[in-house]
Parts: sequence; C-alpha cells; structure tokens
Amino acid sequence: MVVLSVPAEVTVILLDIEGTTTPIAFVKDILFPYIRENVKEYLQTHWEEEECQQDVSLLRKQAEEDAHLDGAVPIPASSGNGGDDLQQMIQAVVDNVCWQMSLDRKTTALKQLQGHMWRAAFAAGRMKAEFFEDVVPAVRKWREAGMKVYIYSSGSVEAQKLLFGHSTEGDILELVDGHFDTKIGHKVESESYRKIASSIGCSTNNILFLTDVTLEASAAEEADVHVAVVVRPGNAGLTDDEKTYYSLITSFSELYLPSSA
Ligand SMILES: CSCCC(=O)C(=O)COP(=O)(O)O
Ligand SMILES: [Mg+2]
Repeated sequence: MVVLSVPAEVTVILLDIEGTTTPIAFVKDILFPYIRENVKEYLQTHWEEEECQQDVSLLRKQAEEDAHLDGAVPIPASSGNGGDDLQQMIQAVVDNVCWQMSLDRKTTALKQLQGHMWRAAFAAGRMKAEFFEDVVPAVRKWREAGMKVYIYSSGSVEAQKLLFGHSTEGDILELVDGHFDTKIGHKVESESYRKIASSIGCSTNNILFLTDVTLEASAAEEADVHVAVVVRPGNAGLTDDEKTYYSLITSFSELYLPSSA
C-alpha cells in the first residue's frame, strides 16, 4: 500500500465531500435528481414560508448577477397580480434551478435551496448518505490521534450536516469538529482557505486539505495549506502533470500520521 506521511505541523484535516468522502454517483444519481424531480412541488408547497422566500430572493439576486451568461434564466420580481403571476414566478425559479444544475454551478443560492429541500427527504428516511468505506474508520483514528476534522464543501453547511447525520454508517456528525461552505468563499479561491484557518484559530500550514478537484487543491496550496488529491472510482481523470505534481491517495487509510505511530 502507498503511504503518504502527514507533515508533523498538521493538526487539522479539512475534507471535501463529493468525490472525496462520498461517491460522485451518490450526488449525481440520488441527491441532484431529487431536486429536479421535486423542486416545483416544493416551491408550490412552501412558497409562503419565510425560509422559502429568502431562498427565492437569493436565487433572484444570483440570476441578476448571471444575466450576462449564455442561457441564463431570469427570475422576475413579483407584481402581486395573483395566481397566474405566481405560477409564472415558480416556473422561472424551477427553470433557473435546472439551468444552474445543468452546469453543476456551486452558487450559495442554489446550494441553500438544495439543502432545505433535502432536509425533508433525509428526515423521512427517503435517502441515506453514502461514504467510502475507509472514511469513518480513518476519521475515528485521526481524532484519536488528536487531529481536528473539518468539512469544506460547496454543499451548504445544513446539507453537510444532513449527510453526516443520516448516513449508511448511522449518525456520524459527532466525528466532525466544524463545517464550512461557500459562505466563507469559493473553493477555488485561496482567500477562502486563509479565512478557514483564521476561523479555526490555526495557521494555514497546520491544515491538510483532501479534495478530488485540482483547482481547489491549487487554491489551497497557494494559501500554504498542505494538500492531497483523492482519487476515487467515478472521479474525473487527472492529467499526467497533475498526477506527477500532487500527492495522490486512493483511500484515507493511505495517510500516515506520525503522531499515531
Ligand atoms: C454536501 S451537499 C451535496 C453535494 C453538493 O451539493 C456539492 O456541491 C458537493 O460539492 P463538494 O464541494 O463537496 O465537491
Ligand atoms: Mg469534491
């Protein structure tokens, strides 16, 4: 087995979710189709609720920022003209959500609505989150060795907690010391990693970030965060240069913590 030694200065392991702890197939084949199939009915049922109105406002603001993009779907402001107007508005939100999802966009607005929609499905036991089999044993071992474990995903913090709270391994939320999402910044921006370190109360070089996306790894590395790229079944392929440049692991069990020896 290949072993990657974790530098002694690392005290925090920061984990991506999709493609790192969890198969991309679970996200693409279960989580995302649930949104596409249920978004219209969800909006019709919850429209009057404060939370839903906040989600729609955020999506409308995002749609205004996206107006210059090819195929962007605008969300008009309500004219208060009753039933037909409402149905048109709901359809615009549905079309906007489907357009964003067709591009796998990671906007905070989209991720917030998705998190709220998944809540009912997880609570009702309609979905259980999948984790690669090496994840839970490794995280337990790291924590026993004194490491802190945090999550940084484009999925909203609320969605992250749903996944960890309702997994095929049971409720494993207690294994995580804290969560970050795009509210702290996008994962391809170095500044996000500096803000995460500051929020945790450590230096960036105390963090090891595990992700499947090399653009994220590169941004983290620019902020002086240690990185390893996780290669999992179903992940996008890496170029030869990326394979040479980055430390690669195919399982969390390949990480060797000197402190746990
Ligand atoms: C944690 S919510 C489900 C996954 C999701 O919506 C997503 O965008 C995952 O992105 P990641 O940053 O974990 O690759
Ligand atoms: Mg990922």
